[in-house]
Amino acid sequence: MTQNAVEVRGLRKQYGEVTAVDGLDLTIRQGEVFGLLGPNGAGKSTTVEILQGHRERDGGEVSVLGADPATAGRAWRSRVGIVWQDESAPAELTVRETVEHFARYYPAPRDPAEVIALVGLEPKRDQRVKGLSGGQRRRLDVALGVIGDPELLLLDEPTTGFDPAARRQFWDLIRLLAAEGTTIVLTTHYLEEAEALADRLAVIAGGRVVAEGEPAELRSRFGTGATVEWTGADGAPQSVATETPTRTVAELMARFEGEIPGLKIGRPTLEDVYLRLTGQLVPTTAQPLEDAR
Ligand SMILES: Nc1ncnc2c1ncn2[C@@H]1O[C@H](COP(=O)(O)OP(=O)(O)OP(=O)(O)O)[C@@H](O)[C@H]1O
Repeated sequence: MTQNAVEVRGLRKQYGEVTAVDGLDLTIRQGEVFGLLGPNGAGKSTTVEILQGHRERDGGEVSVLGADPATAGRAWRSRVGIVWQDESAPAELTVRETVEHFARYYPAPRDPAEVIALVGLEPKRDQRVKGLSGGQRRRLDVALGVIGDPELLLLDEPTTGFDPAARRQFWDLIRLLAAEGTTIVLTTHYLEEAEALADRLAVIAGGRVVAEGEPAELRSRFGTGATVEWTGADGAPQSVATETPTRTVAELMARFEGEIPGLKIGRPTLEDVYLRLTGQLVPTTAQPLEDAR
């Protein structure tokens, strides 16, 4: 039986009066890319810091690669890769020197040259860290996160501040690591990032998981229904939100005695689902069909 990479039950963390994590449950399987998605202050970073063993919890049970991060030792640490938010690499060293330096901390590191190539920094190998762009810095951070050949890689908002091209390149890098079998947990504000990368994701709001599953599954579980739009007899646009769009269209066909002008059927996006789950949904303007003539 394969063990789950991460098991969290009833996790709680309080900062003074603020409840940052409030009974959070998570199961992350080995080899999957798992996204933690949620608005500002939802408790994502606190959760990841607890998984890393860098923050103490106030309650609940946490198992990461079979050990409790609060008490796990050095051998466990070398199995977990962390991509730090702050700049940890010494600015005066070159890319190659930095990666080689960090490799010495691990019992069985990957080959530094191979890791530099993996993150796409081969052309910058002999450049000093201080001369790298923001996106290149982040790639170096990932190189340092994977140099120890971790089984699990934890990334907190890895692409914040990236331009769209850099973000896409970064996604390719994450996919490459995932294809090698690394379990990856990343937090993100970007829905398209979660949808592009994550095998499964948890939506976190108010320190709890409000939904968990595959992106498509969440969309169909929580985003049922559709919006039917058409042009009314007076030329004004009309729309209704409905759980039964086929029936709505049939009714409209009968009413228009054939072709429905300007017919459009919209299904909810993952963004709609996310906004609803995190309580940020803007009320829909759609009205019941009876009123929308
Ligand atoms: N060191 C701290 N001291 C006091 N309060 C904190 C601390 N760290 C986080 N908090 C609070 O705990 C709550 C959860 O914060 P956390 O950083 O875990 O959320 P997040 O989901 O990562 O948010 P963001 O997306 O903005 O990074 C917030 O209300 C935050 O203000």
